[in-house]
Amino acid sequence: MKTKTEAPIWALGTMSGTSLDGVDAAMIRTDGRWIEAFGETGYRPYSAEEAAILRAALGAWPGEDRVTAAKEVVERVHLELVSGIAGAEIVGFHGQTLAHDPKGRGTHQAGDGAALADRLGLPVVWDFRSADVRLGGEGAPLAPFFHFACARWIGAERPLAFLNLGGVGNLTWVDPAQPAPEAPGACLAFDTGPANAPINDLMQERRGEAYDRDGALAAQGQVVDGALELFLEEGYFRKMPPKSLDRNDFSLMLDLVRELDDADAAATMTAMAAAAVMQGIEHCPVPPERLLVTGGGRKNPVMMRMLAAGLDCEVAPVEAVGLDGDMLEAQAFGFLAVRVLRGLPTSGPSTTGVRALVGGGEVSRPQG
Ligand SMILES: Nc1ncnc2c1ncn2[C@@H]1O[C@H](COP(=O)(O)OP(=O)(O)OP(=O)(O)O)[C@@H](O)[C@H]1O
Ligand SMILES: CC(=O)N[C@H]1[C@@H]2OC[C@@H](O2)[C@@H](O)[C@@H]1O[C@H](C)C(=O)O
Repeated sequence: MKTKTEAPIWALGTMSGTSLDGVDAAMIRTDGRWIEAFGETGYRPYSAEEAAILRAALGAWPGEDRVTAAKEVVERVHLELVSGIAGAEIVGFHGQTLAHDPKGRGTHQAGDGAALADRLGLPVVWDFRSADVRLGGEGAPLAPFFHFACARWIGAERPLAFLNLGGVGNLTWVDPAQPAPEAPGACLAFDTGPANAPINDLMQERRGEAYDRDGALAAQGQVVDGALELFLEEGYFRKMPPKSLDRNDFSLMLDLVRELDDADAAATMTAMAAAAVMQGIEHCPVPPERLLVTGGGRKNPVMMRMLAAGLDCEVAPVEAVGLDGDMLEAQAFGFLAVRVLRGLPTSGPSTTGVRALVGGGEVSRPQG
């Protein structure tokens, strides 16, 4: 669907990530091609009860009871957060990924955008991943076309890479000299491997804590090379990109560190996340000049040091170039919402492996 005007509008993007910590929301002013401005942001953490309901629904598909409960949490929390931010002309609603099996059953993000549109009285773009998967794509990552716009926004001229260290890691290599993100050779993207999710699971299991704050536990341990080498034998790392992962695809990691003490296990898992990125960088068409890191993992100094030590390029959090690493994914879905509204593609063969350029996402307008 195309709007009459191509002028920039304010979009509010939202993201409920694989870490299940809460929902991010961020305003972005864009015409769907270029970023004009970033605006207000908001965050609503999930309560322990809400997170438990979501956790219990991981891996579930629509029709299962535990999905109904998760959907209710996702919709209620988004409504609360989005209602508190004024000025949006459209909402990009990612929802919560509960299951992702692009070559099998598909991909499933909990949350009904049509219901949200009715309650907000605003158009909502949602279900961003299904069309890509139906056309043979991975359905993820979807932030790459936004990363291209970010590269232009920061004035980059030579190839660079964005790395999101969320529950899962994903990397976008960008050549900002290309005219548009959908141009051949502009982007290459893929999930690098597990990032924080397995460390969080380890912390929960061993210490009853949500995550390894500032890498404090990893800093006390030694990386166990044997476990790291076994991890790197996973076939996923040899697969050519594009490629994507579900949150729990690497649950074997916990088995590899089962015998280790807490600190060595945390250090080894942190090294695994960093090593997965190093493997991923090898797939880039030319080495990136710098690696700009977004997502919660950029706050883990142990993980950042391991990356810097193992890579030939500069490694820096996205804040180094004036971007907001807590909000980049939410901004991405605001940007993508405007692309969907304007009939622009949101993914292509080099970002999700889909057969042709595809504009994923459904536009729901408020009824009545
Ligand atoms: N200070 C910190 N020290 C260490 N780790 C941190 C710190 N802050 C955040 N993290 C890690 O980052 C995670 C949150 O990252 P983020 O918000 O990017 O994930 P997400 O958006 O849920 O994931 P995804 O991008 O996979 O959907 C936390 O669960 C934790 O593991
Ligand atoms: C299926 C799904 O929700 N994938 C997420 C997840 O979290 C990080 C990584 O795995 C990435 O592939 C994706 O999110 C980002 C926002 C993306 O689509 O670009």
